[in-house]
Amino acid sequence: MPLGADSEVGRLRTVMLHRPGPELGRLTPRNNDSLLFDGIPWLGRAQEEHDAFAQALRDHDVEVLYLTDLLTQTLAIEAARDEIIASTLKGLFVGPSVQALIASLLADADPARLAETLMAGLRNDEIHLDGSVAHHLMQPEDFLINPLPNLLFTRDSSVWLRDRVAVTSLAMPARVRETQLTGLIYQHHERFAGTPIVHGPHLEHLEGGDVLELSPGVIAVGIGERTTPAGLERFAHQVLSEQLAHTVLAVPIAQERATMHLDTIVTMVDVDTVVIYPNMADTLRAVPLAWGPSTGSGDGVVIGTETTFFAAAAEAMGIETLHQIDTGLDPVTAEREQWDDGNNTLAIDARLAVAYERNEQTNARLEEHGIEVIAISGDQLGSGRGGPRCMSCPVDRD
Ligand SMILES: NC(=[NH2+])NCCC[C@H](N)C(=O)O
Repeated sequence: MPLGADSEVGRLRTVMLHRPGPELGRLTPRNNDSLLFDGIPWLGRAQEEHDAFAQALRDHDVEVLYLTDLLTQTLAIEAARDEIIASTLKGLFVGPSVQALIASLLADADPARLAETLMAGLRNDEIHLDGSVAHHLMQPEDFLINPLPNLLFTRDSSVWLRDRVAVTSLAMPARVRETQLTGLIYQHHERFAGTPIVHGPHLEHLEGGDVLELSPGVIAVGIGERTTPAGLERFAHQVLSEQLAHTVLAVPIAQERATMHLDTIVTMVDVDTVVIYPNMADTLRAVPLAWGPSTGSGDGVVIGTETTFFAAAAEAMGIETLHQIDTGLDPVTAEREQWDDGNNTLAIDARLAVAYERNEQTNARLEEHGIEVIAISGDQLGSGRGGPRCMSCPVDRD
């Protein structure tokens, strides 16, 4: 059976997660902002919370694939090793002596060790190199290879679209290397053999957190801090021309940290229902894009009439109304719970969603509307500003 997904709420069969590891231990009060964390997570507790998240999924018959396992297995393949070592070295600006040492460290590492170094990075005090100017003058804690603490958010670095996978192009410098790893896995790991890859890290910015598969054939894409208009254009052209979707909805969102991705504002909990941040629900707009005769020669992306997000979504999905459940009851609770990823739910099936337990008001409203909530603890995980949806890449859904 081929893998793939074309909705947010089809029964989830297989998901890729990343259990947080030593890369989280690299965060300090001086680097956490640039590494996109709002605090310094307690690694052991974050792992416990993550294990409970994974177990909740397994308890519902979801197969959990770990990125670390997939990467380690991939790195046993000679061609994959050579490729990732070359691309990693290309992105390093550490001077020739350190560069040469790192090249040999990576070449000598076994797959598990290499995977760890690629994910957790390498600090200057972890190498020994006599006579190297750069090594001598750099601070002990300076990174020679940057750590990737945001690997935790597997949603952003790849997106399955039917039986294909889009390897994305991440906007923030701290995350750029993540797609070298996901791209490598999809290209070489036997589990994904033959899966066509769309988009790519070398193209305009597009992040998975901005991509919502509202229903088979309808994809909403947030444009804001991460996904750019150019990234959306490239993506829309690809998915529409290849008939992976009949409508792409371009949804502008504020370019702020609180709303970095569309899935921080809205996620789906049923085939016709979303949980959404009420402070923005009324103002959210959408521009429908479809494939058809274009102004140039032949067919191309045709820009439809901008309208509200809800009207555009219902029309494209062929339903009367896209129902709305609000985050919180009053604007302040809504703002607090939106910040803590109350909107960022992961549907295992229609009306069955994983959510952070701390968002009590939102979860109560979900339950009132007949959505079964699997509440997980995310006190440490949440310090990276991401919830269950961000922390999961559905690989296979019915
Ligand atoms: N799909 C998401 N909302 N992902 C959240 C990613 C959070 C991560 N710290 C970042 O800033 O990139």
